[in-house]
Amino acid sequence: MSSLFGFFKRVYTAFNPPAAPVSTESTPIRFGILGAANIAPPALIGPAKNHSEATVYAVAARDLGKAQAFAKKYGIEKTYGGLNAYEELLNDPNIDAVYNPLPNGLHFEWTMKALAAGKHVLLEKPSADTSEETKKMFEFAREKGLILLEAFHYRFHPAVHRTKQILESGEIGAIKSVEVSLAVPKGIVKSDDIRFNYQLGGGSLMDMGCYTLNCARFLTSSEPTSVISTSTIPLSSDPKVDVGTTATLAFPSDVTATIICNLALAPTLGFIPQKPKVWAKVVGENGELTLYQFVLPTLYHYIEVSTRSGRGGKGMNKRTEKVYSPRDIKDSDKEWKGEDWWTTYRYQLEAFIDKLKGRTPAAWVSAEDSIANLKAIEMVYKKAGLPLRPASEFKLPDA
Ligand SMILES: NC(=O)C1=CN([C@@H]2O[C@H](COP(=O)(O)OP(=O)(O)OC[C@H]3O[C@@H](n4cnc5c(N)ncnc54)[C@H](OP(=O)(O)O)[C@@H]3O)[C@@H](O)[C@H]2O)C=CC1
Ligand SMILES: O=C1OC[C@@H](O)[C@H](O)[C@H]1O
Repeated sequence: MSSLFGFFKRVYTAFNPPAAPVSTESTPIRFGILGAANIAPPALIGPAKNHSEATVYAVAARDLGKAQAFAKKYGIEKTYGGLNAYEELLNDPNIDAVYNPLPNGLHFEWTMKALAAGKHVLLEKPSADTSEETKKMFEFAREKGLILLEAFHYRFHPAVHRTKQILESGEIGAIKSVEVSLAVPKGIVKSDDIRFNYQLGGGSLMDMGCYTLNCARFLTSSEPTSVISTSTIPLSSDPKVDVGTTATLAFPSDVTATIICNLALAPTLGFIPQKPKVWAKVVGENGELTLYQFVLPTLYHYIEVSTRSGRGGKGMNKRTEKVYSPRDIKDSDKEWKGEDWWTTYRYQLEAFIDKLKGRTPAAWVSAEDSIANLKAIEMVYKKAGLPLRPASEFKLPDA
């Protein structure tokens, strides 16, 4: 009963975080949002309300009415609307950092423009349509002395860190294989969604697959050397778009990783909706680990560890851990801030602000990591015989 109450309290508070008083000691970072995107409220607006050094100051949308309605709903002071709205937001001197939740195919252009305007950027995943664009963005950010972060929010949650800590402890032995799945039933992603639009950088590998590859690379601490096999489900109206992709990749030391992503799992027997499939499983020489629900661990997750025991290793020891706050991590060498109701996005914002303020964040996703993830996506698309998502035609005026 108490754990059921704990669940409801945690989930309720995650979606309704207490407002933090604005800091009087450290000037808050003022964000501007490019596009009234669906992901902006959970990924930035809610978390910022709970961060004393973050304020969402402005939103720009292609339609002024949409920008105004969004601003009113979320208590945002400044709106920009119309054809030049995004440019106008970038030229606003009151803005320190830009959140870019535009469709993938527009990430490169608007991140480059934001950096050119001297803004730090919190950039939605995947960074861009290609690894080359990703490299250019991070090089430009470095040149300008600005912070650019690909929003792989799950990487900031303590459950993910505990998972990595267990793997690094050697408890399950050397990693032999990994399976990472992120798949949702048909009907959740609507047919006109940006995820099904090739020109905008759509496809399941870009959308959910980018997490699965990121997670496989993170857990193995290595990069894929080749793609062994792929199988894709094409979108009937545009076969360049993968509704689902499964791929097995080779990693150094004979490690393999299978990734499964799907934007529309077909109903069983044609009418029974499938459950979402969200997990990371690791098989080691001495046991196995499953991190169930690695993308939104605040709602619910568990880490199940099974290790061989007894004579000849025939028995199995099994235990389960739940790590909702950094305090649940035993022997942590870091000082982490966080509460059990902090979402992955709240942890991510903490890290982003820490970085902007010159503090050391508890976790980070490096430029090299983001570039390597796009390279892995490209390797899978190439092996599957699908074209890479179209590179942007945008060039900085003096580039
Ligand atoms: N971190 C996470 O958990 C998640 C990340 N994402 C990522 O965030 C990004 C946005 O996803 P999501 O919020 O679901 O998408 P939405 O479709 O809700 O938002 C995309 C925004 O892009 C703007 N836009 C500009 N040009 C176009 C165009 N040609 N066609 C369509 N939209 C356009 C629209 O802004 P305007 O208001 O100006 O019309 C729209 O609000 C993607 O990169 C996605 O991968 C998505 C969901 C979860
Ligand atoms: O980033 C994301 O996270 C969760 C998924 O359901 C969604 O499609 C994706 O864009």
